[in-house]
Amino acid sequence: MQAPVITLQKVRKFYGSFEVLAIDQLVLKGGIYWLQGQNGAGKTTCMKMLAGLIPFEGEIILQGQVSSKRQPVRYRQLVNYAEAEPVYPGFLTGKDLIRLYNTTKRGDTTMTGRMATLLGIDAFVENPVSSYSSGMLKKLSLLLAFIGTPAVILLDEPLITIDTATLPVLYTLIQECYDDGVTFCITSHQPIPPGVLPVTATLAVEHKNIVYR
Ligand SMILES: Nc1ncnc2c1ncn2[C@@H]1O[C@H](COP(=O)(O)OP(=O)(O)OP(=O)(O)O)[C@@H](O)[C@H]1O
Repeated sequence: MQAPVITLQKVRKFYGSFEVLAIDQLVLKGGIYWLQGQNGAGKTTCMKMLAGLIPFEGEIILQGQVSSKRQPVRYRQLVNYAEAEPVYPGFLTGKDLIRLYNTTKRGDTTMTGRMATLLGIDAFVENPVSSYSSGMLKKLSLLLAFIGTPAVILLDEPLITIDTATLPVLYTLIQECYDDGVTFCITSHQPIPPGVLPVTATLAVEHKNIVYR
């Protein structure tokens, strides 16, 4: 039987006294998961917890053994995350950020160069990100999420703001990484694009829980 890639155990997330998520157990084997839910349901909160960026009660385990609480550094090395609305220090160029991620995530510069060309980032990679449009910033953040050898890539609303010509490129990058064994969690208000990705399951964030659909 395939080992679980992501396991949530007794996870609860509060903002102050407001409980956003209460997930007794969620076990995800390798795959591509489409995470849906109403505005304010808790999708981004869930992504940030999975990325190891915000505190929460309970435990998240990767590959059956790497604990978000007990091995936080190893855990974060295994997860890449692209925010829905990425923000970077404005004085840095795209090239600076790609170099930084390649160093910290042990990325392959040939591969990132190829992705930059495919995504059309080459044209503005030397410019400071303060000059980027929202779509340019989104493309850069998506590229950064593919750097290194993560076990899990979290993409929060990857389909918004990028132009339609870039969507097939994104789907190809996801497919290639999935073929290499990477698990994806993708939040989107859009329906699953028909026929382009082998989506394993749709997950719904509802009533503070995450359930298979
Ligand atoms: N930093 C925060 N402090 C307090 N409350 C927060 C914070 N971030 C999110 N929330 C609240 O947590 C709930 C879940 O927010 P979250 O952003 O995770 O929802 P979402 O499902 O991603 O929504 P959307 O589809 O609108 O992006 C909302 O009620 C929101 O107001």
